[in-house]
Amino acid sequence: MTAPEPLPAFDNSGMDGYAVRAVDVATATADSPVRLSVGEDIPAGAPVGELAPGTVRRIMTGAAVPRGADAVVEVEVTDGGTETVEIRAARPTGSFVRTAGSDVAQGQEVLPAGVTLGPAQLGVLAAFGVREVVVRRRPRVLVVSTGSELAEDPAPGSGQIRDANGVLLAAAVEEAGGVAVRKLWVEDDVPTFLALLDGELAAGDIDLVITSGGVSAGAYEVVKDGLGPRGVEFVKVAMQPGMPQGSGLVDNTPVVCLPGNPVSALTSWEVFVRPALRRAFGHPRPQRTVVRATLTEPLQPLRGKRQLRRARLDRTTGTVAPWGPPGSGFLGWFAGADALIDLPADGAPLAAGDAVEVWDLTSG
Ligand SMILES: Nc1nc2c(c(=O)[nH]1)N[C@H]1C(S)=C(S)[C@@H](COP(=O)(O)OP(=O)(O)OC[C@H]3O[C@@H](n4cnc5c(N)ncnc54)[C@H](O)[C@@H]3O)O[C@H]1N2
Ligand code: MOO
Repeated sequence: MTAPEPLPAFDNSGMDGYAVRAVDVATATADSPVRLSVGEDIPAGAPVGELAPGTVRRIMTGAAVPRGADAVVEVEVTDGGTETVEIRAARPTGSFVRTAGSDVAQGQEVLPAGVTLGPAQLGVLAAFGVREVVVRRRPRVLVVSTGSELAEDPAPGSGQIRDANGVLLAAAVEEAGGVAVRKLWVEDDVPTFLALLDGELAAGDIDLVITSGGVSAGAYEVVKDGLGPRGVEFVKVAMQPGMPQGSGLVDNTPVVCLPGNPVSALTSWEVFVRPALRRAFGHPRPQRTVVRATLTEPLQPLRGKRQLRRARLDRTTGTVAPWGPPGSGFLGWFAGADALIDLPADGAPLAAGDAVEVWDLTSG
């Protein structure tokens, strides 16, 4: 978007005070003030007027500077008079005048293509009166939690748990810039799962499906058993957490099947889904910011597997502390972490003070 007009559109006052000719107050000091007669007030919103020679006019912040004035003297260095005013300081030409186009010149690029429309960007569009812009639609994501152990909050029965992944993945989608259209739960029953999925896809408003659970090696792997025959590929990735994964197309809609352990689901989201989703809708920064930081304690990289360890990053000291055990069941620990240490497979043992790559999970 290029500026259709200058911003500000007219010269206006940056202070409550008096519109003056700088030359008229050039000798003013506290000991030797200048007294001038005061013309009509200029409140904000008044049309551009004139400044009669040898006079000043009271002017409010944002009000149009009258023709003939070339500076504003703030009220604090005057006696605040309304008939005549004593001006106790000189103000050079241009003082407290926000000139037309001093923020954005007409024709200047304000918002480059691809920018995310946050509060400041939407505000600048409003300031220019631009009411319509071409945007990419936020991707619409269906989140499906699977597992017969999942129970309705608040009272899971014996052997049951609450659905953490549904909330976690829906929140992750929204944080990444997508829309979590619906969040569903389905038991470990293949016909039920497929009927639900096909019904949802028939609605035609889904850009991506994310499932969690049912992808590993158990006797009841609802996602793998249901979608494997439909052409979704299930693999083991040399990564911890997040080893079992699935992805493919179902009825031409991309489907990503994440492992059920909540830490595995969220880590897999970070590594595989979030960057791809953001790249797909043209986000200028699909990846998390990756920084080098020094370890506060020793770490042993895994044999044959890349590992992503939850961690806390100290941005002032540039240090990073592993946060909680490496296992994929420790969601409580993840909730206290703000970074992931990315440890390549088969690395040498790391000592405190060694540098590692860290994904900053607070980066936008
Ligand atoms: N014999 C093997 N067992 C497992 C393997 C393997 O290779 N061989 N892989 C392990 C790894 S690694 C992972 S990760 C998990 C992945 O299992 P699934 O994706 O099939 O997930 P589930 O079995 O359904 O659940 C795993 C775990 O997560 C809990 N869960 C599931 N969904 C939710 C939810 N929505 N909210 C909260 N918690 C959830 C579930 O209760 C299980 O505790 O498999 C290992 N096993
Ligand atoms: O891959 Mo699993 O995620 O380690 O627990």
